[in-house]
Amino acid sequence: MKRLPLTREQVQSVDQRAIQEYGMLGLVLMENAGRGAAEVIQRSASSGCIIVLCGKGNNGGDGYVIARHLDLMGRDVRVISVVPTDALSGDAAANANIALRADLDVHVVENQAEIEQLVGDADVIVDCLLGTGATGPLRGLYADAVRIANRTQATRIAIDVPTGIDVDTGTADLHTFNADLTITFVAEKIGFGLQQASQFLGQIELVSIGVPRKLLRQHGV
Ligand SMILES: NC(=O)C1=CN([C@@H]2O[C@H](COP(=O)(O)OP(=O)(O)OC[C@H]3O[C@@H](n4cnc5c(N)ncnc54)[C@H](OP(=O)(O)O)[C@@H]3O)[C@@H](O)[C@H]2O)[C@@H](O)CC1
Ligand SMILES: [K+]
Repeated sequence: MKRLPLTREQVQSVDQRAIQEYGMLGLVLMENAGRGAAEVIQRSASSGCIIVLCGKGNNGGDGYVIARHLDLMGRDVRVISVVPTDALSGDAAANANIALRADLDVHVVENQAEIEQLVGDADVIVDCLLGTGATGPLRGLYADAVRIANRTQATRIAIDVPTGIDVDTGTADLHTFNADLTITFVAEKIGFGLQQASQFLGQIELVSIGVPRKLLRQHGV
């Protein structure tokens, strides 16, 4: 069944209603999202060194879950955070802390030279920089990380939305993550079908975060 695409407001409403009306925990939704994405990554890019680029919000939080599951699958995984991990909050902070306590290979970068060095000759780059909470042009190290990732020969995988794409209008930032594969949660975003977005998405894979079918139906999904 083809699911209808959602706006930013609709997708945020699905998450919020799952938490507030159905009593699902945000951490569980993030675990479902990250684990589902890790399984798709393992299937689509089954060998080589994986870099996970993480930002400040819940998209970054997904990145720490993805890294933990890929590590459990025996993959060589390195996380690069473009913000200090103590700037994270809520579920994203919880998953960053799990990764740190578990001695996953997490690096906080302060400049573009550090990103270049750590990305090195990665085989796979996973974009967990920004998701549905992104607004305006990419700032600071977010833009640098995207620019550096796009210059590599690695397979590029975007989580939920390629960083730089506006999920509602489909417009692409000057620096937009150029994905070979976009793993998106709940449903495609309305901007995916519009304007410049399509050239940055690559193949699209949908991953369920476990919210009940009744709630999805209420949003036309
Ligand atoms: N329970 C749920 O909801 C679930 C959500 N899930 C996941 O969460 C994602 C949405 O998470 P989110 O809302 O935290 O937004 P997200 O894009 O990660 O970060 C926004 C932050 O980044 C910053 N920032 C914004 N624009 C910027 C720019 N141009 N350039 C630089 N920085 C910028 C800004 O911080 P500021 O710098 O303003 O302090 C802002 O606070 C969603 O896509 C999905 O992947 C799944 O886990 C399933 C459960
Ligand atoms: K992303």
